[in-house]
Amino acid sequence: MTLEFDIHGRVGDFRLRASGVLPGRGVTVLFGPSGTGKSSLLQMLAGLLPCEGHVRFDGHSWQSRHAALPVWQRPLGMLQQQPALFSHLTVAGNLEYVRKRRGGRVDVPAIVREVRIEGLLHRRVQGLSGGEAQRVALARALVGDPALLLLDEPLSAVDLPHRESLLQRIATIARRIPVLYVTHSLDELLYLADQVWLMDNGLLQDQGPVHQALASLDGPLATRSDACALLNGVMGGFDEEDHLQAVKTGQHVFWLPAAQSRETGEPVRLRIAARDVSLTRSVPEGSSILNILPVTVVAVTPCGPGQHVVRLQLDEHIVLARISSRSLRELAIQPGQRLYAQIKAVALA
Ligand SMILES: Nc1ncnc2c1ncn2[C@@H]1O[C@H](COP(=O)(O)OP(=O)(O)OP(=O)(O)O)[C@@H](O)[C@H]1O
Repeated sequence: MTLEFDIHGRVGDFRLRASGVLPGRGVTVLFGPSGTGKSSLLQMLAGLLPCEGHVRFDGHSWQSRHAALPVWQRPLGMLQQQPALFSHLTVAGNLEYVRKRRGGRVDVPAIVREVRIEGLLHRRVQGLSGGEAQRVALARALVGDPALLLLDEPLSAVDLPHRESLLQRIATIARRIPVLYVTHSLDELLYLADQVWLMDNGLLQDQGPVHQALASLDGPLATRSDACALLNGVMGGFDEEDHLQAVKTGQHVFWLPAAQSRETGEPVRLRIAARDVSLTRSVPEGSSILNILPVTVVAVTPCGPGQHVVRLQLDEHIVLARISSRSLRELAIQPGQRLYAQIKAVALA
């Protein structure tokens, strides 16, 4: 169920041009600076803003040179930055309205549980907080039984305690429904993204797997001060005495501080911030860092005054190190060189 498009259009004086193929599964994060056209692209794909070109979903034309399918006939669920709920109805009334309109095929109680809004069902929409309204809007989108979800900063008003559980929920939903997800937050991208689409100045530019987007020295993500690499791994054993959790990635084991044990074999994303990686020529003695691994330098690029980012190969994985230009000079770092990386890592769900 892929979405394929090649469109261009205007919003006031702003021009937008984008083409791409949204994978049929998982989360594609649309990322880019404010005002670059991310919301406009979502609205054009949904049919809420006029544009030219073609949009096809699952082999059906949503838009061509000759015709455009009305929004309500497109099998999609959309969350806009300001959730548009019916203010004269309760939360339950909002869900029921969409269920009836879409033929009533979905299991509404299961969706209510999935998005955890059981306690809100009898509340009036006007009294909801911004974060509650966004959760209700997500539930309402799911009640429409969508084949595609377009989510425009769905967590912008959600507080920290609810954020992680909602991210988990969206990741679960994305296993059955493809999600195009707009955010400014690198944390959300790291947690959710399978693919990343980078938008700048009205143009949809690079599109690729998240690991590649994060580690590309030509792209905007690897040179940020909070640049990270992601490694896929599985949970290993838990050391109860020191509260350390092993995570296996390929042939390496990382040790991470952990308050409690996680189930062995559970898949996990390991997040390694470039600023938490330091480099040495030989295995350091007496280091407090638990993870010291052999790496090979792939490439180096400047990333701000007195700073460089080094792209490193760790077996089949890529890791980034952000180091001072002085260290770069003193270690005489160059492509092909073998070094040791001291790494602090953080596990994500
Ligand atoms: N109704 C409108 N009339 C005129 N210009 C508009 C209108 N809506 C949006 N724009 C302009 O279009 C450009 C793209 O806006 P859009 O909201 O799509 O960007 P965005 O990347 O989603 O931004 P943000 O991340 O801040 O939400 C901006 O320059 C914006 O000012």
